[in-house]
Amino acid sequence: MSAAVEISGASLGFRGRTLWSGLDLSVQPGEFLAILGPNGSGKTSLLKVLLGLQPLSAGTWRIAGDRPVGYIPQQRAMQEALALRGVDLVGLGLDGHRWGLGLRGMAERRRRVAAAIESVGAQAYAKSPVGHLSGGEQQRLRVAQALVGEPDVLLCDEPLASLDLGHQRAVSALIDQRRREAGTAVLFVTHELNPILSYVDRVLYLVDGRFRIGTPAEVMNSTTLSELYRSKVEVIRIGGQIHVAGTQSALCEDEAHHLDEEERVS
Ligand SMILES: Nc1ncnc2c1ncn2[C@@H]1O[C@H](COP(=O)(O)OP(=O)(O)OP(=O)(O)O)[C@@H](O)[C@H]1O
Repeated sequence: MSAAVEISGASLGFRGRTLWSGLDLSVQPGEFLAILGPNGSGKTSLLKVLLGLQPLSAGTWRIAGDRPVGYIPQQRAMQEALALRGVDLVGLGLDGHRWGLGLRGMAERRRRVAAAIESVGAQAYAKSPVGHLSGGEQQRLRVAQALVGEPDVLLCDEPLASLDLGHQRAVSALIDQRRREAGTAVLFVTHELNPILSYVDRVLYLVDGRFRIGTPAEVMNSTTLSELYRSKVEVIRIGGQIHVAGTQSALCEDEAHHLDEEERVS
C-alpha cells in the first residue's frame, strides 16, 4: 500500500532557528496520527507545509492522489458581520470538485452539503450567518467543510478547541469513522491527547527541534518524554487517560499544570 503522506529528510527553520530537522514520516491511508508538542514547536508549520503554504528548508514531501486535502484550521472567531451562511461555508469545501454543470450537478452538490451538515449535527443553524454563531457552532461547520469533499488526507489543527465535551466526542468519532470507512489519513494537531487517545495509531511528538514517532505507548512514557524535554517528565496513566507532569515547558495536559503547582507549593 502506498503512503497517503510521505515526508523525507525534512527540515524547517525560520531566521536561524530550526523547528525540526531530519523528519522522515509516512502516514498510511486510514492511519490516525496525533501531532503533539509545546507551543511554538512547529506543529501548525508542519500542516502548512502539507498544504503547500510553507516551503521546507530541506527535504521533500508528497501527498498521494489528486483529491484536495481536507483542512480544519486552528480556530479563530469569524467576524460578526460575516454574512456567509453555514451552508455556503460548507459548500466552499466542494470548490475544485467537478460533477458537471446543470441541475444534476447542483442537486448532487446540495445533497453532499446537507449530508455533511447533518453529520456534525449543525442542521438547526446551517442557514444562519456564520458571524452570528458561537465558536463551537462555527467549529462544527468547519469540520463539515473539511469532510464534504471526501478527502484522502485530513489535516486538523486543534479541531476540538472550543467544543464542549459532548461535541468533542462527536467530532472525534466522526473523524475516526471517516478514516475507517473511507481510508482517509488523519494528521491531528492537539494539546490534548486524551479525547482522541482511543483512535490514535501513532504520535509525532515535537520538542525544541527534537521529535519522536511511535505508538502512544512508545512515545507517551516517562523515559521517552524526559529524553525529549531533556528534563524529568512523569507520565501517569489513570483510567485509560494519560497525564503528563513535569517542567512548565513540558506541559501538554492541564492536569499536569496542577500537579506541577502542587509540587512547587509542597
Ligand atoms: N512564516 C514564518 N516566519 C517566521 N517564523 C515563523 C513563521 N511561521 C511560524 N513561525 C514561527 O515558528 C514557530 C512555530 O510555529 P507553529 O505555529 O508551527 O507552532 P505550533 O507548534 O503550532 O504552536 P502552538 O501550539 O502555539 O499553536 C513559532 O515560533 C512561530 O513564530
